Amino acid sequence: MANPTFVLRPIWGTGHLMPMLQACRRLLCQSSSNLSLTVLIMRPPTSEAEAEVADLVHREKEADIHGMIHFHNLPTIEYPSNLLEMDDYISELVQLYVPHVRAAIATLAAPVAGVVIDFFCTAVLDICHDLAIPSYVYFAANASTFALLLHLESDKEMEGMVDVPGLPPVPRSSLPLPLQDKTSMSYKWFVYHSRRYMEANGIIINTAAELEPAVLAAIADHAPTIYPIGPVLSLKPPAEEPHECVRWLDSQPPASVVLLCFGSMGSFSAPQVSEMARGLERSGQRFLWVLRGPPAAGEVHPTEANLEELLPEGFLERTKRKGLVWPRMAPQKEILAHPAVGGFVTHCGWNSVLESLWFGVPMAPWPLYAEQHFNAFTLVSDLGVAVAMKMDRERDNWVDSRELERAVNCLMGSSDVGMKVRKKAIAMKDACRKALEKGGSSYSAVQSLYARAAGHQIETQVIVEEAGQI
Ligand SMILES: COc1cc(-c2[o+]c3cc(O)cc([O-])c3cc2O[C@@H]2O[C@H](CO)[C@H](O)[C@H](O)[C@H]2O)cc(OC)c1O
Ligand SMILES: O=c1ccn([C@@H]2O[C@H](COP(=O)(O)OP(=O)(O)O)[C@@H](O)[C@H]2O)c(=O)[nH]1
Repeated sequence: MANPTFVLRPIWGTGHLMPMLQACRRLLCQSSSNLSLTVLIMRPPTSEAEAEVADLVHREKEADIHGMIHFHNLPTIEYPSNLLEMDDYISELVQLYVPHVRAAIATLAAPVAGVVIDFFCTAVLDICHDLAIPSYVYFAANASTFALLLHLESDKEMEGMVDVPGLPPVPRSSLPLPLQDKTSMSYKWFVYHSRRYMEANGIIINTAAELEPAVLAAIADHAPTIYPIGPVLSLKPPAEEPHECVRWLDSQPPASVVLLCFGSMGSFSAPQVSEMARGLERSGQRFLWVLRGPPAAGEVHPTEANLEELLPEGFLERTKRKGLVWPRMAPQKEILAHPAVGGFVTHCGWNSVLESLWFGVPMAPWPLYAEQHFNAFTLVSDLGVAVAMKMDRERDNWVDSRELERAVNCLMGSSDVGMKVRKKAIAMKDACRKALEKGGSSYSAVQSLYARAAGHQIETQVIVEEAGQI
C-alpha cells in the first residue's frame, strides 16, 4: 500500500497557501511514518496572484528533495465575472471547483489520511463526508476571529458592543466590514462557513495556546477539537547578499527604527501619504517605511511607488539621515528580526502580527481591510502588545499626522504605555518560541493531530484488510 497522504485544499494568497503548507509540513517533520502532502492548486483569479502561486510552487518543488510534497493542478474552470466583494468571490469559486476536487481525491493512488481546507473552502466538507475522510479546517487568522465567526448569529450586542467569548466587549466598529451588514452576501457566506466548521474533525489555528488562552478556553467546548499549532512562519535563512533595507538597518542604533509596512495589499491615497510623511518627520523617530503605489486598474496588489511624485517636496532630502522609504515589497521578516527595529506600524494581517511577536517587536495598529480592525482591537485590548492609534474608518482608515506622530513616539519612547507594550511583546516572543519547542504547546498540538490522523489510518487499513479476507 502507498504511503498515506494529507490532501491540502488552499486558496491562493500570500497569507493562505504558504502558511497552510508550512503548517502541514510540521506534520511531516513530527511524524514517525512516511506521510506525504498533496496540494490541490486552483488557478488564481488575477495574473499577479497566478505568478505568485507559480513562483511558490516552483520554489517548493526545488526544495522538496525527498519528494514528500506533490502539487496537483485542478482543471481550469470559467470564472464568474459578476461578483464584487473578494470574499464572496472566493467562496463562490470554491463551490465551482468541488467536482474537480472530488475527482482529484477519488483518483489518488495514496490512501488519504485527512483533508486540510482553507477557511473559505468549507464546500469541500461534503466530499470528506461522502468518502469518510477526516477533515480539518486550517484557520489562517487567529482564535479570536474564529470565536467571532462561531458567535455570529448569537446577537449578543449591547450599546454598540459585541460579546465574543474570552474577549473584553468588542466595539461593533472593530468588526470586519462584511460582518457589520447582516444583509450582505459576505455576511451570509461567513455564517455559512462558520456553521460548517462544526462538521470538521478539527480546526488547526495559526496561534499558540499562550497567545490567546482565554478565547481558546471559552470556545473549547463549542467547536471541534482545536489545534493551536502556531506561530506558523515561513522563515528563510538570511540571504547571502543582505537586502538594501537590511544594510541600511545595520547602520542604525539598536531598537531605534520604527517599521511601517502594510501587507500584500496595503497602499494609500496621495493625501494620506503626505499626512504620514508629516507625522513621521515631526516625530523625529528613525523609520523604515515600505510605501507602495496604488494598484493598477483591475488589480488588487500595490505597484512600485514613484516616491518623488508621492512624497512632499524635500521630504526625502530632509529625512535622509533618519529614514528610508522603500517603494516595493520588502523582506518584512528579515527587517523585524533586525536588532535596530524597535516598533512596527502594521496593517494587522495576522501573519504580520505573528512575525512581529516572534521577534518581540511591539506594534501600533493601522488596520485596512479583512479582519484587521478586529485584530487591532485584540492587540491593544487583549494581548496588550500594541499602542492604540486613532483612525477614521469611515474615511478610508484615515490617520491624522498628529496622531501618527503621537502613536509612533509612544511606541518608541519611554512612556508607561510604550514600556508596557514592549515588555509584553518580549514576553510573547518567549512564549511563541517555547510553544514550538519539543514538548511546547504548539509542538504537542501537532503531535495530537498526527496521532489522530495515524489512528484513522490504522482503522482504515484494518477495514480494507478485513474486506480483503471476506
Ligand atoms: C484571500 O483574500 C482575501 C481575504 C479576506 C479576508 O476576509 C476576512 C473577512 C472576515 O470577516 C474575517 C476574516 O478572518 C477574513 C480574513 C480574510 O483574509 C485573510 O486573513 C488572514 C489573517 O489575517 C491573512 O491575513 C490572509 O492573508 C488574509 O487573506 C479579505 C479580502 O479582501 C477584502 C481578500 O481579498
Ligand atoms: O512588503 C511586504 C509586505 C508583506 N510581506 C509579507 O506578506 C505577508 C502578509 O501577510 P498578512 O497576513 O500579514 O497580510 P495580508 O497581506 O494577507 O493582508 C507577511 O508574511 C509579510 O511578512 C512582506 O514580506 N513584505
